[in-house]
Amino acid sequence: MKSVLEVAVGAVVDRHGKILIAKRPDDKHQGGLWEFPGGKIEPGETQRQALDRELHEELAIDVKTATPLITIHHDYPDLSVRLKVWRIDRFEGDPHGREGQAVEWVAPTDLQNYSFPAANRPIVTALRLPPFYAILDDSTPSALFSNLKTILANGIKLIQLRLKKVTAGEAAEFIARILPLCRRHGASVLLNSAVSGIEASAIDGIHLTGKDLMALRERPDSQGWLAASCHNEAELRHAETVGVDFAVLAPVLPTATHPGARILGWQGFTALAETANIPVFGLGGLAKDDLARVREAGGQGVAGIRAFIETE
Ligand SMILES: Nc1nc2c([nH]c(=O)n2[C@H]2C[C@H](O)[C@@H](COP(=O)(O)OP(=O)(O)OP(=O)(O)O)O2)c(=O)[nH]1
Ligand SMILES: [Mg+2]
Repeated sequence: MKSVLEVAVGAVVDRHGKILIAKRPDDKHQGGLWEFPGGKIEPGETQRQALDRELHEELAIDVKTATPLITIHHDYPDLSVRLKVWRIDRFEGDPHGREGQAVEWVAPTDLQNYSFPAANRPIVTALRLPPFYAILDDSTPSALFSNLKTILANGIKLIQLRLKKVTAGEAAEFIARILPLCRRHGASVLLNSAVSGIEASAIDGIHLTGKDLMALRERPDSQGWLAASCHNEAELRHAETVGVDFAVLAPVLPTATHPGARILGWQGFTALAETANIPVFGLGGLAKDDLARVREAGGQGVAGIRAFIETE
């Protein structure tokens, strides 16, 4: 078996939400491309010790708070790497390229304009995604609009419209009504793939049901987010293969709406989320304050149907 290079990587975020990237020297592996600073874990070091040392060496900063963002396994033709990526929101010192490398502060939405090593695509996705993903369900159609308003009032920036009960006409009408409101709140809207007849350009992305995901052979070339519902390893691997941006993995815990469903539990969620090479939201029986636990388990954040419409 080929050995895997273990790497600690830091996405350093300033108080404006900009992220520091650095240019890799031309003569190094993946040279000339932009990177998030970091480097190889040395024998006897923990991930976190390696992160602190590398960012001190490369940027002259002391890391104060680091939160797990995502772990990426990538096979380059000449080398396999495992990048453990941390988000760093608190640090001391004035970061600069201590080894002479160029550095830039970039807004998350502008990261796509820079050339990174192939392994970095999901890291950029994870940095663009918010920590919460609300699923607006139409099981009670009369509550749709008030639930949406509660979700927006709770500060949620990513919303899936899971409209399975209302007619296509009602769905289209609802979407036309709420989109300007969502835009004003800076929230992106994804449409569940079970809803048909909506112009894709009107929304910010598609959320595939597990069944639609498995029927997909390649990523459709429509713009915007492509997300998918996954329940097991096979679905997650397929999501990665077809180029899905992020997944929702469920059910983590038992829920009132699906009594008796086979749950993953924290252990099952952790095992799958840690090996996923795309950001994974946990869904099922979770609340906003489960975020830290989801991140520790290797997840991106919390998805929920009821979690964001309950008044706090
Ligand atoms: N630091 C970093 N490495 C990355 C990124 N993406 C990516 O594929 N890599 C790969 C390139 C390298 O093969 C490996 C990291 O090695 P490195 O060159 O940063 O290691 P280092 O700082 O210890 O370098 P060195 O002084 O020992 O040469 O991971 C990224 O965003 N940041
Ligand atoms: Mg390095």
